[in-house]
Amino acid sequence: MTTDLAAVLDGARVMPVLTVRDPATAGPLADALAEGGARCAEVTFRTPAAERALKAMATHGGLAVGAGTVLSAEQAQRAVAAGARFVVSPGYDEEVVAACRELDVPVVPGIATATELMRALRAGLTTVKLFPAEASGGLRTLRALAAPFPGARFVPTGGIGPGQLAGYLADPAVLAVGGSWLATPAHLDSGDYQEVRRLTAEAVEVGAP
Ligand SMILES: O=C(O)C(=O)C[C@H](O)[C@H](O)COP(=O)(O)O
Repeated sequence: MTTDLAAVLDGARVMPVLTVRDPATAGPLADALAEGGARCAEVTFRTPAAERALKAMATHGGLAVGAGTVLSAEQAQRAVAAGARFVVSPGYDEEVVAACRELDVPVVPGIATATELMRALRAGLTTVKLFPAEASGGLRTLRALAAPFPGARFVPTGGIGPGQLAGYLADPAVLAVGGSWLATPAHLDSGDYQEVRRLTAEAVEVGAP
């Protein structure tokens, strides 16, 4: 397995961040995302259904599925056992990073300051998540943080919607953009997969080369 997120994403630039409450929605959700052109997805460990949803989505041929909101080594182990191909955390946690290294799976810790970024770089990581991106100052903050660290790549996430997407994707330091707006719990509750497909296709188009 590679420890490089860029290799797993393989050019995908839009990362749907999912909170799945009912595992029965995982199949149609994966279909809708893939039909909309998504090639990756992050299933957050925020619900009891997360592990089962991840397992179901990981078997979907078209999507590289990772785990989000991973807060401990134990969760990282469970996520990888369920098929996660990468692990995302809201913050920088040494235990999570060490566990992922042991598991040989890419880990993307959240950072919001230069100090946290330096900690991640010192640990040998090159890709981090700017989180919460918009509340931390958005693109201006991302550019300011990226300037002294030309090797760092960012996956800004948090508060981003269709209106901010193009700006982030145009920045050379941005590997991909994450967000929940593509498939919200409300979409899943109402079974509105058509809207998930539409929002995904619209976002993927913005990130197309
Ligand atoms: O906890 C994690 O590991 C996460 O990935 C957090 C998510 O990135 C954000 O909660 C998504 O933010 P919104 O798009 O504003 O809903």
